[in-house]
Amino acid sequence: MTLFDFDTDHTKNWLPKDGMVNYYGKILPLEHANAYFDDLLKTIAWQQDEVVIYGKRIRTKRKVAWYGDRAFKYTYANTTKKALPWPQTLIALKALTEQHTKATYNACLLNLYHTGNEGMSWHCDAEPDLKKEAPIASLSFGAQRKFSFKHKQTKERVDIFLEHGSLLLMTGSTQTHWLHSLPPTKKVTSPRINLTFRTITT
Ligand SMILES: O=C(O)CCC(=O)C(=O)O
Ligand SMILES: [Fe+2]
Repeated sequence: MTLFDFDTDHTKNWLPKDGMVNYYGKILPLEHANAYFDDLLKTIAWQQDEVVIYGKRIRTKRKVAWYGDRAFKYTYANTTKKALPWPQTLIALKALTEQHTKATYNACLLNLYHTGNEGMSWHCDAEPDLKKEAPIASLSFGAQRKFSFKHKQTKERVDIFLEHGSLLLMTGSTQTHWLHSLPPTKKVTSPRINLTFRTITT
């Protein structure tokens, strides 16, 4: 329970089995969340994402950035990125996330979705560069969007709406057994920024 969202029980596991997803709700007051959104939009080194699908190099409309404790290389969707050093804003948001989740992180992937037309398709965050079963914490700013989980075998579905200034935590065997996605939606016309704090194996 936090000062800002009395209704959100972050100890609840949203998954029925094979992993754990906790939603902390809004962990920041509105004015702080607004200020972080503006700051991230301006100061992050946003770049169009490049993914290789069926051997074709494609530039996504969605923008990304990758930061870390060291110049970690991170490979996903057949492209490799090198982490930039933490700016002040991310140091603050990492500390806040670490306090709430009682875990530590050494890298962060940021995504900027300009409108509801942009999303992320089904995947799990289980690349070899990531420490196996380490927690992944997700901070969201801007437009509220639906975040979906799908069990790899049973295809069971769980949807969570990620609010402005909110925190979500994925732990245990979640990435082994569940996929997640950010479905595109015509209902949203404003931008959203998402930060996923992760642990790269060193
Ligand atoms: O934008 C989101 O909420 C999720 C992003 C995501 O799944 C990822 O970066 O791996
Ligand atoms: Fe992901």
